[in-house]
Amino acid sequence: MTPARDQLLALKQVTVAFSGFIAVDRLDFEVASGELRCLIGPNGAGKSTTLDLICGKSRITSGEIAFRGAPIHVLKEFRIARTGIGRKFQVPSVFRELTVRENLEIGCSRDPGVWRNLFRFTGGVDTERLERLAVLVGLEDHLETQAAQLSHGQTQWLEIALILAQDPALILMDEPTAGMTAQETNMTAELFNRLRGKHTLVVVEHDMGFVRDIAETISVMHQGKLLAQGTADEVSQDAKVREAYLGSGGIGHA
Ligand SMILES: Nc1ncnc2c1ncn2[C@@H]1O[C@H](COP(=O)(O)OP(=O)(O)OP(=O)(O)O)[C@@H](O)[C@H]1O
Repeated sequence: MTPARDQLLALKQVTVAFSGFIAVDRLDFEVASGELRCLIGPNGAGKSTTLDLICGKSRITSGEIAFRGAPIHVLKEFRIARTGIGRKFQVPSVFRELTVRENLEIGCSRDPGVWRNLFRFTGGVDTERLERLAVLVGLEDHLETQAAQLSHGQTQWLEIALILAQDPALILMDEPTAGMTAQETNMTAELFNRLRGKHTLVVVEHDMGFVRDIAETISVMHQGKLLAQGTADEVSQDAKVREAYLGSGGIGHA
């Protein structure tokens, strides 16, 4: 029997109302350390808002968000980031005029931990670590390429590398495969499978093929609530989930 993993993130009865509209409604959501959790649901289910609440971009109306057992919903956004939560938004925020290497140099030197302390007097970054990150995301042959010249998929991978450079305990990703070609999506699934166990990830995604390729547990949201949770087969056969997706082409077209 595999031992139970430590709980890293716990949302308890989390609610957020925007001018009276309840976008997230008494949500209970827990993620264990090392998990790769997918969060799916029809449009407007509250998925992105949930990520916003975890990273402090939006404030909860009621409930509690605990990270490593300590409440974080009371903290400012930059302090939540410092506790070890990284967020990848849908629109990449790489420095387009700089090369991949220069972007990674900045990403690695932003590291608030041991690396900055080791290198702050030399102003340098750990080249080996930088190159390992480039290999991990498949950009090792593009280190001298200007970020503006990268394909959409490569730009997303650079952004993921910049988040990994910070080595956050928890990484939140919002639709990482949006706009990617089928090949780029497959490569992103391979990347996520390489991250499995080394990082804890919560991935909001519409592409069910991708979700099937990477997910251990899938959480399904609908109308701000947690509707179902389980394996890809379990949730796609769940009557409540099927009903929630009616009118949006079914769960396969989530
Ligand atoms: N700042 C806000 N003010 C008012 N309403 C908001 C705000 N943010 C989100 N909403 C509403 O909350 C609901 C949930 O939005 P959210 O973006 O979290 O859904 P989602 O599940 O991520 O949807 P999608 O898959 O379409 O991105 C939507 O009806 C949205 O219009």
